[in-house]
Amino acid sequence: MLELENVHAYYGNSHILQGVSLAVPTGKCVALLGRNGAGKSTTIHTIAGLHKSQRGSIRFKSKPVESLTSYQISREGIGLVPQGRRIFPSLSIRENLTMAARKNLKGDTSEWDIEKVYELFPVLKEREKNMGTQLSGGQQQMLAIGRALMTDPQFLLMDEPSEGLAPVIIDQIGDIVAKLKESGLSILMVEQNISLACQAADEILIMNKGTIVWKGTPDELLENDEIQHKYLGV
Ligand SMILES: Nc1ncnc2c1ncn2[C@@H]1O[C@H](COP(=O)(O)OP(=O)(O)OP(=O)(O)O)[C@@H](O)[C@H]1O
Repeated sequence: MLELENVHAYYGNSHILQGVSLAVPTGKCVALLGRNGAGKSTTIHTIAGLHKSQRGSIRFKSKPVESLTSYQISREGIGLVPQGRRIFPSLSIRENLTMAARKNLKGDTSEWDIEKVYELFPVLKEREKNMGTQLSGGQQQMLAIGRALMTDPQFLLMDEPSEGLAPVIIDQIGDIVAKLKESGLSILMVEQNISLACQAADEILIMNKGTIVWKGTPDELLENDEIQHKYLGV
C-alpha cells in the first residue's frame, strides 16, 4: 500500500535519510525502531509531506506522492498522529476532533466520523466538553488518534504513541492499534518501546544512520539479542 524506494532527505547540509526503502502492505502494521537521531521521525515527516525528499520515490496505492503537499497527502488517505500529540489546549475535545474533519467534497460516505471515533474511544464522548489538556496522557493519545481518524484515512503514520505513558496505558495503546487494524487501516508506527512494537506490529524495521539495517518479525527481533544490543541499546 505504501512503498518508499531509495528515499534521501536532508536538513541543510546534513544527509539524514540515506536511501530509505520500505513497504507497508495493506492491512498490516509495520513498526520502525532505532536509536535517537536514527531518522525515524524524519521518515514519517517525509511521507506526510512535512519535509521534502531530494531523491527517491514514495508511492501510496501505486501513486507517486513525494511531490504532493501535506494537505494533498492527507486527502489521499494518509493520516498523521504526531509525536507529542499536539492537542489544541484552548479547544474542547469535540472541537479538537471536528476541526480535523475532512470535508467530503465528492459527496461519498466517509468511513470515519465523530460517532465512530466516540465508539472506539467512549471516554472522549464522556468528556467531550472538557478542554484537551484536561485529559490524562493516555486519553490525549486517544484524542490525537481520533483527530487523525477524522481525516478519514486508510493509512496511519504514528510517531511514538507510547511516549511519556505508563506501562499499563502503553498496553492499551497496543489494543487500540489492533482495533485500528481490524477496522482495515494500515499503519506505520515509529516506536522506542520494543514491547509495544512487538505486540502491535506484523513486521519490525530497524533504522540506523538514515537507512533500514534490519527487518524481521517481532519474534525474530525478540530472539535476536545481538541486533537488540547493537541497534536498540538493550
Ligand atoms: N528540524 C531539524 N533541523 C535540523 N536537524 C534536524 C531537524 N530535525 C531532526 N534533525 C536531525 O536529524 C536527525 C534525525 O532526527 P529524527 O528526529 O528523524 O530521529 P529519530 O530517529 O526520530 O530520533 P528521536 O527518537 O530522537 O526523535 C538527528 O540528527 C536530528 O538532530
